Amino acid sequence: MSIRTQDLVWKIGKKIILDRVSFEARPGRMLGLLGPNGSGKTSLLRLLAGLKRPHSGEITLDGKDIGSIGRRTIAQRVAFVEQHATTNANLRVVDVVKLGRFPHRSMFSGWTLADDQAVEQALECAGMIDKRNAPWQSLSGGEKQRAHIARALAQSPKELILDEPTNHLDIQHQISLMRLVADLPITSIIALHDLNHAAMFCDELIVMQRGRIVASGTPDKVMTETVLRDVFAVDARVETSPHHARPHIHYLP
Ligand SMILES: Nc1ncnc2c1ncn2[C@@H]1O[C@H](COP(=O)(O)OP(=O)(O)OP(=O)(O)O)[C@@H](O)[C@H]1O
Repeated sequence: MSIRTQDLVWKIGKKIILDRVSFEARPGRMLGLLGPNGSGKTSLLRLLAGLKRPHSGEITLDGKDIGSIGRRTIAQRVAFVEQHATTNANLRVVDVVKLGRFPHRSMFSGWTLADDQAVEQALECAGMIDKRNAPWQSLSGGEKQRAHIARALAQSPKELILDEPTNHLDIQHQISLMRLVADLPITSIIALHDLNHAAMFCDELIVMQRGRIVASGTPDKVMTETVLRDVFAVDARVETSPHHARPHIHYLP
């Protein structure tokens, strides 16, 4: 067990945004969070990262209620890349990535070799070594996105939470990011709009609609023509790809 939720309810005013959401993200697995606009993906991820408290229900990390775990401890193990992550100007890429080490440092500990190694490895993984000294403002949208991911990796998290991390990336970087996350030995939860990428790389999928989980399981169980029609309102045919043996969606014109 890594992250688990039970009957999670979250509201804004009287409006129910998340309605009795229960699921389990298993250790080392990549869980894709799918759903149309406004279905509650970002809200759920923010709760999982400890940024919001549920109105009722429970979120546990390795069996422990997240509400009883200190913020610093959560930051040491859960890394979150938000959809519209922003960063202050006047920093170099490497400085932004170094911020990922912050939860692991105490007032008395200096910068260590282990910190340096984590930063270098994160830059390498995110394909940002060449840009390590570039000023933040000189980066393209996709490069900023990759630098945020490097910062999250530098955090050496046990759980990595990503909200639509591929949305600014060109196709090569979309695929390499999905492959990178799939190959990480840690638990990841990733909100995505590209259903084919989700089916291709994720171990398990959750589909949300109006704040509820309406389907969950392995991609071959979840990615059905019925789900595509009823939840995403598209006509499509789904076949098992002869190239990668995962479901592949053909959208119909
Ligand atoms: N600050 C807010 N005030 C009022 N309603 C909000 C607020 N934030 C989110 N909502 C509502 O909560 C619901 C879920 O939004 P959320 O951003 O979690 O969805 P999402 O699935 O991530 O959407 P998208 O795919 O568009 O990013 C939506 O109906 C949205 O309008």
